[in-house]
Amino acid sequence: MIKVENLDKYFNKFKALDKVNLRVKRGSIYGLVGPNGAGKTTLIKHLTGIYKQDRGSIEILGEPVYENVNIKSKIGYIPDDLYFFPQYKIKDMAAYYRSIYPKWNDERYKKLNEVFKIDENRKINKLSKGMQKQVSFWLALSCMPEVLILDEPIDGLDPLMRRKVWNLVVEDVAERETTVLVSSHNLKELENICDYVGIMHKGEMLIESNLDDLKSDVHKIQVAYREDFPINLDKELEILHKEKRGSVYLLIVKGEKERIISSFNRYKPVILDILPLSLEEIFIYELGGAGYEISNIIF
Ligand SMILES: Nc1ncnc2c1ncn2[C@@H]1O[C@H](COP(=O)(O)OP(=O)(O)OP(=O)(O)O)[C@@H](O)[C@H]1O
Repeated sequence: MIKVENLDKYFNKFKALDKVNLRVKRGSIYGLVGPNGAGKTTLIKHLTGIYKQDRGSIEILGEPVYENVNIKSKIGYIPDDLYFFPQYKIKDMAAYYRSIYPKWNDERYKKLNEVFKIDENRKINKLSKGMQKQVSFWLALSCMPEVLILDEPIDGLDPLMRRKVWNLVVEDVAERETTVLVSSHNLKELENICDYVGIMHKGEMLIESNLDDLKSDVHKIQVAYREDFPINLDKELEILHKEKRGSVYLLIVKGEKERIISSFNRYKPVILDILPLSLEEIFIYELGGAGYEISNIIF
Protein backbone atom coordinates (compact mmCIF):
# COMPACT_ATOMS: atom_id res chain seq x y z
CA MET A 1 0.00 0.00 0.00
CA ILE A 2 2.79 2.42 1.00
CA LYS A 3 6.20 1.39 -0.31
CA VAL A 4 9.36 3.45 0.05
CA GLU A 5 12.65 2.11 -1.28
CA ASN A 6 16.15 3.50 -0.77
CA LEU A 7 14.93 7.05 -0.31
CA ASP A 8 17.64 9.72 -0.14
CA LYS A 9 17.02 13.41 0.45
CA TYR A 10 19.56 16.22 0.66
CA PHE A 11 18.99 19.79 1.85
CA ASN A 12 22.01 21.36 0.18
CA LYS A 13 24.85 19.17 1.46
CA PHE A 14 22.96 17.87 4.49
CA LYS A 15 21.64 14.34 4.03
CA ALA A 16 18.25 14.37 5.76
CA LEU A 17 17.16 10.90 4.58
CA ASP A 18 19.58 8.06 3.98
CA LYS A 19 18.39 4.96 2.09
CA VAL A 20 15.09 4.86 3.91
CA ASN A 21 12.89 1.82 3.34
CA LEU A 22 9.33 1.57 4.56
CA ARG A 23 6.40 -0.74 3.95
CA VAL A 24 2.87 -0.18 5.26
CA LYS A 25 0.24 -2.84 4.58
CA ARG A 26 -3.33 -2.01 3.69
CA GLY A 27 -5.57 -1.66 6.74
CA SER A 28 -2.72 -1.39 9.20
CA ILE A 29 -1.53 1.37 11.50
CA TYR A 30 2.14 2.20 11.29
CA GLY A 31 3.82 4.32 13.97
CA LEU A 32 6.79 6.38 12.88
CA VAL A 33 8.97 7.34 15.82
CA GLY A 34 12.37 8.90 16.36
CA PRO A 35 14.13 11.68 18.22
CA ASN A 36 13.81 15.33 17.20
CA GLY A 37 15.40 15.92 13.83
CA ALA A 38 15.43 12.20 12.89
CA GLY A 39 13.71 12.87 9.56
CA LYS A 40 10.09 11.90 10.22
CA THR A 41 8.49 15.04 8.82
CA THR A 42 10.86 15.01 5.84
CA LEU A 43 9.83 11.42 5.09
CA ILE A 44 6.14 12.30 5.50
CA LYS A 45 6.51 15.22 3.09
CA HIS A 46 7.74 12.73 0.50
CA LEU A 47 4.80 10.41 1.16
CA THR A 48 2.40 13.27 0.56
CA GLY A 49 4.15 14.43 -2.60
CA ILE A 50 5.35 17.76 -1.18
CA TYR A 51 9.05 16.92 -1.59
CA LYS A 52 10.68 15.22 -4.51
CA GLN A 53 13.28 12.63 -3.59
CA ASP A 54 16.88 12.81 -4.75
CA ARG A 55 17.08 9.05 -5.03
CA GLY A 56 14.84 6.02 -4.47
CA SER A 57 11.12 5.49 -4.98
CA ILE A 58 7.87 6.23 -3.17
CA GLU A 59 4.71 4.43 -4.15
CA ILE A 60 1.23 4.63 -2.70
CA LEU A 61 -1.45 2.29 -4.07
CA GLY A 62 1.16 1.13 -6.59
CA GLU A 63 1.86 4.56 -8.10
CA PRO A 64 4.49 7.25 -7.56
CA VAL A 65 3.08 10.11 -5.47
CA TYR A 66 4.96 13.17 -6.67
CA GLU A 67 2.72 15.33 -8.92
CA ASN A 68 0.14 12.52 -8.98
CA VAL A 69 -3.22 14.23 -8.35
CA ASN A 70 -5.16 10.98 -8.48
CA ILE A 71 -3.15 9.41 -5.64
CA LYS A 72 -3.05 12.62 -3.62
CA SER A 73 -6.85 12.79 -3.71
CA LYS A 74 -6.92 9.44 -1.87
CA ILE A 75 -4.61 10.63 0.91
CA GLY A 76 -5.83 12.39 4.03
CA TYR A 77 -2.96 14.39 5.51
CA ILE A 78 -2.65 16.21 8.79
CA PRO A 79 0.66 18.10 8.84
CA ASP A 80 2.44 19.17 12.01
CA ASP A 81 2.11 22.82 10.94
CA LEU A 82 -1.56 23.22 10.04
CA TYR A 83 -2.52 25.59 7.26
CA PHE A 84 -5.96 27.03 6.56
CA PHE A 85 -6.79 29.88 4.20
CA PRO A 86 -6.97 33.17 6.09
CA GLN A 87 -10.54 34.37 6.72
CA TYR A 88 -12.00 30.93 5.91
CA LYS A 89 -14.77 29.56 8.07
CA ILE A 90 -14.91 25.80 8.66
CA LYS A 91 -17.74 25.49 6.16
CA ASP A 92 -15.68 27.38 3.51
CA MET A 93 -12.78 25.02 4.02
CA ALA A 94 -15.22 22.08 3.81
CA ALA A 95 -16.51 23.45 0.49
CA TYR A 96 -12.94 23.71 -0.77
CA TYR A 97 -12.16 20.11 0.25
CA ARG A 98 -15.46 19.01 -1.33
CA SER A 99 -14.32 20.53 -4.62
CA ILE A 100 -10.96 18.75 -4.70
CA TYR A 101 -11.54 15.39 -2.98
CA PRO A 102 -13.82 13.23 -5.16
CA LYS A 103 -14.84 10.98 -2.24
CA TRP A 104 -15.82 13.85 0.07
CA ASN A 105 -18.81 12.72 2.12
CA ASP A 106 -21.29 15.35 3.38
CA GLU A 107 -23.11 12.87 5.56
CA ARG A 108 -19.88 12.03 7.35
CA TYR A 109 -19.01 15.70 7.69
CA LYS A 110 -22.35 16.30 9.44
CA LYS A 111 -21.98 13.20 11.60
CA LEU A 112 -18.48 14.16 12.71
CA ASN A 113 -19.82 17.51 13.88
CA GLU A 114 -21.34 15.49 16.74
CA VAL A 115 -17.79 14.54 17.80
CA PHE A 116 -16.09 17.83 16.97
CA LYS A 117 -18.69 20.11 18.45
CA ILE A 118 -17.53 23.32 16.77
CA ASP A 119 -19.85 25.67 14.90
CA GLU A 120 -18.97 25.41 11.19
CA ASN A 121 -19.55 29.16 10.84
CA ARG A 122 -16.52 29.95 12.97
CA LYS A 123 -13.37 31.33 11.36
CA ILE A 124 -10.65 28.69 11.64
CA ASN A 125 -7.82 31.13 12.37
CA LYS A 126 -9.76 32.38 15.39
CA LEU A 127 -9.98 28.91 16.95
CA SER A 128 -7.55 27.62 19.56
CA LYS A 129 -4.64 25.42 18.46
CA GLY A 130 -6.36 22.26 19.73
CA MET A 131 -9.64 23.23 18.05
CA GLN A 132 -7.79 23.76 14.76
CA LYS A 133 -6.37 20.27 15.13
CA GLN A 134 -9.92 18.98 15.61
CA VAL A 135 -10.99 20.76 12.44
CA SER A 136 -8.14 19.16 10.51
CA PHE A 137 -9.31 15.69 11.65
CA TRP A 138 -12.92 16.57 10.88
CA LEU A 139 -12.03 17.62 7.33
CA ALA A 140 -9.50 14.85 6.66
CA LEU A 141 -11.89 12.09 7.75
CA SER A 142 -14.75 13.61 5.73
CA CYS A 143 -12.62 13.10 2.60
CA MET A 144 -12.97 9.32 3.12
CA PRO A 145 -9.25 8.78 2.54
CA GLU A 146 -7.78 5.41 1.63
CA VAL A 147 -4.53 6.46 3.25
CA LEU A 148 -4.27 8.66 6.30
CA ILE A 149 -0.94 10.33 7.03
CA LEU A 150 -0.71 12.04 10.39
CA ASP A 151 2.26 14.10 11.57
CA GLU A 152 2.09 14.67 15.33
CA PRO A 153 -1.71 14.56 15.15
CA ILE A 154 -2.63 14.64 18.83
CA ASP A 155 -0.33 17.49 19.75
CA GLY A 156 -2.47 20.11 21.46
CA LEU A 157 -5.55 17.91 21.90
CA ASP A 158 -6.97 17.41 25.37
CA PRO A 159 -6.93 13.83 26.78
CA LEU A 160 -10.62 13.16 26.06
CA MET A 161 -10.34 14.45 22.50
CA ARG A 162 -7.20 12.35 21.95
CA ARG A 163 -9.18 9.25 22.84
CA LYS A 164 -12.06 10.23 20.60
CA VAL A 165 -9.71 10.89 17.70
CA TRP A 166 -7.85 7.58 18.11
CA ASN A 167 -11.22 5.79 18.28
CA LEU A 168 -12.26 7.40 15.02
CA VAL A 169 -9.00 6.37 13.37
CA VAL A 170 -9.22 2.78 14.61
CA GLU A 171 -12.89 2.59 13.54
CA ASP A 172 -11.92 3.82 10.08
CA VAL A 173 -9.25 1.14 9.80
CA ALA A 174 -11.69 -1.57 10.91
CA GLU A 175 -14.62 -0.48 8.74
CA ARG A 176 -12.92 0.84 5.61
CA GLU A 177 -9.45 -0.73 5.78
CA THR A 178 -7.86 2.69 5.81
CA THR A 179 -4.07 2.55 5.88
CA VAL A 180 -2.58 4.82 8.52
CA LEU A 181 0.92 6.17 9.02
CA VAL A 182 1.30 8.26 12.14
CA SER A 183 4.32 10.03 13.56
CA SER A 184 4.24 10.85 17.24
CA HIS A 185 6.39 11.27 20.31
CA ASN A 186 3.59 9.87 22.44
CA LEU A 187 4.79 6.28 22.49
CA LYS A 188 2.29 5.18 25.13
CA GLU A 189 -0.61 6.09 22.88
CA LEU A 190 1.05 4.71 19.76
CA GLU A 191 1.61 1.43 21.53
CA ASN A 192 -2.13 0.99 22.00
CA ILE A 193 -3.03 1.44 18.36
CA CYS A 194 -0.09 0.51 16.11
CA ASP A 195 0.51 -2.80 14.36
CA TYR A 196 3.91 -1.81 13.01
CA VAL A 197 6.60 0.54 14.17
CA GLY A 198 9.48 2.23 12.38
CA ILE A 199 12.22 3.81 14.47
CA MET A 200 14.19 6.53 12.69
CA HIS A 201 17.50 8.05 13.76
CA LYS A 202 19.68 10.55 11.90
CA GLY A 203 17.85 10.11 8.63
CA GLU A 204 17.99 6.32 8.68
CA MET A 205 15.35 3.71 9.42
CA LEU A 206 16.91 1.94 12.37
CA ILE A 207 14.24 -0.71 12.79
CA GLU A 208 11.01 -1.56 11.04
CA SER A 209 8.98 -4.27 12.71
CA ASN A 210 5.68 -5.69 13.74
CA LEU A 211 5.11 -4.32 17.26
CA ASP A 212 4.43 -7.77 18.76
CA ASP A 213 7.65 -9.20 17.26
CA LEU A 214 9.59 -6.21 18.48
CA LYS A 215 8.25 -6.72 21.99
CA SER A 216 8.73 -10.49 22.12
CA ASP A 217 12.43 -10.23 21.29
CA VAL A 218 13.56 -8.05 24.20
CA HIS A 219 12.77 -8.64 27.88
CA LYS A 220 13.09 -6.78 31.12
CA ILE A 221 14.20 -9.05 33.95
CA GLN A 222 14.43 -8.64 37.69
CA VAL A 223 16.58 -11.29 39.28
CA ALA A 224 18.32 -11.90 42.61
CA TYR A 225 20.71 -14.64 43.68
CA ARG A 226 21.88 -15.55 47.17
CA GLU A 227 25.48 -15.31 45.96
CA ASP A 228 26.98 -13.01 43.33
CA PHE A 229 25.46 -12.69 39.89
CA PRO A 230 26.60 -15.81 37.93
CA ILE A 231 29.29 -14.55 35.55
CA ASN A 232 28.48 -17.33 33.08
CA LEU A 233 25.16 -15.64 32.39
CA ASP A 234 27.00 -12.62 31.01
CA LYS A 235 28.47 -14.91 28.36
CA GLU A 236 25.42 -17.11 27.76
CA LEU A 237 22.90 -14.34 27.24
CA GLU A 238 22.74 -11.23 25.14
CA ILE A 239 22.48 -8.72 27.98
CA LEU A 240 21.88 -5.22 26.67
CA HIS A 241 21.69 -3.43 29.98
CA LYS A 242 22.45 -4.43 33.55
CA GLU A 243 22.18 -2.51 36.77
CA LYS A 244 21.98 -3.39 40.45
CA ARG A 245 19.28 -1.99 42.71
CA GLY A 246 19.90 -3.19 46.24
CA SER A 247 20.21 -6.96 45.99
CA VAL A 248 18.14 -7.14 42.78
CA TYR A 249 19.56 -6.98 39.29
CA LEU A 250 17.55 -5.27 36.58
CA LEU A 251 18.46 -6.44 33.11
CA ILE A 252 17.40 -5.96 29.52
CA VAL A 253 18.01 -9.20 27.64
CA LYS A 254 17.53 -9.97 23.99
CA GLY A 255 16.43 -13.41 22.84
CA GLU A 256 13.80 -16.10 23.19
CA LYS A 257 11.89 -15.89 26.46
CA GLU A 258 11.94 -19.61 27.37
CA ARG A 259 15.66 -19.93 26.80
CA ILE A 260 16.34 -16.86 28.92
CA ILE A 261 14.20 -18.19 31.80
CA SER A 262 15.90 -21.57 31.79
CA SER A 263 19.35 -19.93 31.80
CA PHE A 264 18.47 -17.84 34.87
CA ASN A 265 16.80 -20.80 36.61
CA ARG A 266 19.90 -22.96 36.27
CA TYR A 267 21.60 -20.85 38.96
CA LYS A 268 18.58 -21.05 41.34
CA PRO A 269 17.50 -17.43 41.72
CA VAL A 270 15.61 -16.27 44.81
CA ILE A 271 13.67 -13.80 42.66
CA LEU A 272 13.00 -14.02 38.94
CA ASP A 273 10.49 -11.81 37.18
CA ILE A 274 10.16 -11.26 33.47
CA LEU A 275 8.34 -8.06 32.63
CA PRO A 276 7.15 -6.83 29.25
CA LEU A 277 9.04 -3.94 27.70
CA SER A 278 7.07 -0.88 26.73
CA LEU A 279 7.53 0.72 23.32
CA GLU A 280 9.12 3.66 25.13
CA GLU A 281 11.75 1.37 26.67
CA ILE A 282 12.41 -0.36 23.33
CA PHE A 283 12.81 3.07 21.74
CA ILE A 284 15.32 4.16 24.37
CA TYR A 285 17.28 0.93 24.26
CA GLU A 286 17.42 0.79 20.44
CA LEU A 287 18.57 4.40 20.22
CA GLY A 288 21.18 3.69 22.89
CA GLY A 289 22.53 0.90 20.66
CA ALA A 290 22.68 3.41 17.80
CA GLY A 291 24.86 5.79 19.79
CA TYR A 292 22.14 8.10 21.16
CA GLU A 293 23.11 9.37 24.61
CA ILE A 294 20.92 7.45 27.05
CA SER A 295 23.18 7.21 30.10
CA ASN A 296 21.00 9.56 32.15
CA ILE A 297 17.87 7.59 31.42
CA ILE A 298 16.98 4.86 33.87
CA PHE A 299 14.93 1.95 32.60
N1 LIG B 1 13.70 22.61 4.53
C1 LIG B 1 14.78 22.22 5.16
N2 LIG B 1 15.99 22.76 4.90
C2 LIG B 1 17.11 22.36 5.54
N3 LIG B 1 17.12 21.38 6.48
C3 LIG B 1 15.96 20.81 6.79
C4 LIG B 1 14.73 21.20 6.16
N4 LIG B 1 13.71 20.44 6.68
C5 LIG B 1 14.29 19.63 7.59
N5 LIG B 1 15.62 19.84 7.67
C6 LIG B 1 16.57 19.13 8.53
O1 LIG B 1 16.37 17.73 8.33
C7 LIG B 1 16.46 17.03 9.57
C8 LIG B 1 15.18 16.25 9.78
O2 LIG B 1 14.12 17.16 10.08
P1 LIG B 1 12.62 16.66 10.30
O3 LIG B 1 11.77 17.87 10.45
O4 LIG B 1 12.28 15.71 9.22
O5 LIG B 1 12.77 15.89 11.69
P2 LIG B 1 11.64 15.20 12.60
O6 LIG B 1 12.04 13.78 12.84
O7 LIG B 1 10.29 15.42 12.03
O8 LIG B 1 11.84 16.01 13.96
P3 LIG B 1 10.78 16.46 15.13
O9 LIG B 1 10.49 15.24 15.95
O10 LIG B 1 11.59 17.45 15.90
O11 LIG B 1 9.59 17.06 14.47
C9 LIG B 1 16.75 18.08 10.64
O12 LIG B 1 18.14 18.09 10.88
C10 LIG B 1 16.30 19.39 10.00
O13 LIG B 1 17.07 20.47 10.47
